[in-house]
Amino acid sequence: MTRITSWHGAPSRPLYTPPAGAIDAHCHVFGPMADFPFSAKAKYLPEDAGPDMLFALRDHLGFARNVIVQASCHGTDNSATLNAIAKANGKARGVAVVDPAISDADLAALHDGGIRGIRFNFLKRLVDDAPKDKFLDVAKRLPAGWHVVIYFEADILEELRPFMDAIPVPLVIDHMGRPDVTQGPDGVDMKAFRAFLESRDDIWFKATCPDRLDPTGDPWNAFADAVAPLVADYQDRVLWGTDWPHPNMQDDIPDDGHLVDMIPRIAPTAELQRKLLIDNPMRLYWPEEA
Ligand SMILES: O=C(O)c1cc(C(=O)O)oc(=O)c1
Repeated sequence: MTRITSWHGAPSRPLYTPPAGAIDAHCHVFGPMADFPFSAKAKYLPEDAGPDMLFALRDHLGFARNVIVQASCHGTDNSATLNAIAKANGKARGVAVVDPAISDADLAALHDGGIRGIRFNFLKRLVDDAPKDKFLDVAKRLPAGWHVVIYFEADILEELRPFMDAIPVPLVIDHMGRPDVTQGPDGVDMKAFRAFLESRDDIWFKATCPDRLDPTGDPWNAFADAVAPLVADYQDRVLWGTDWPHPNMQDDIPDDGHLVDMIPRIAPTAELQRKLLIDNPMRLYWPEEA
């Protein structure tokens, strides 16, 4: 496999200035490979995108903290994510991917390393298998205050419902479960996702990835139209993130400055922006300060 570069080499400085204390609540690190080799089961092999690069981007874009989500290319070895958190001087926390047979002691060690949730990935192009029964077992014995992050595509939302309904901790849905945003705010996918959000008041979501979800391209007008009403209606359970270093993006690599400029389009008021970028992610990841 050739190593790929999936991020912009010189992202613009955003026109929008995030409020002080803003959190990029969905990003990843890759390696560095010499210290943290990729999983033998990885479906893509990226160039190194380590903590120094992530923190430089954070500062460039005007953010204060990061939530680092274990990327599938690192499998269930969370050392690269833990290393980045350790280097952030308290300004990063994370979401791990674990072998469901993980011991309680190892879960506690992840907590000490700054992990506050685990991720279940159902994308066939990213993982070989996603055993719901085992996922449910581990979801039932997470450290106090943790949540489960789930990544799935819109066409399996209904199929996953019994499994997700049984998870006894808050759920955070990556990239809104990948709706077809070109259907608009009242399209089939958004309606199904809204019905799911209505089923429980502890389901959160990330209003992320216009670059992945909007085939009309930058400035991603279809994404803005479809997502702004969702943010307005569920403003206390929505998160935002860059998704840097944009795993797998090769053809239409997004300019991270432009991604930040999506924020005021989906969260037009200062109050909404504060909830999206500070209050909500603080409640999930730094509850002791929130
Ligand atoms: O759509 C993707 O390819 C993707 C991959 C990963 C990962 O490899 O972990 O994470 C994401 O948030 C999105």
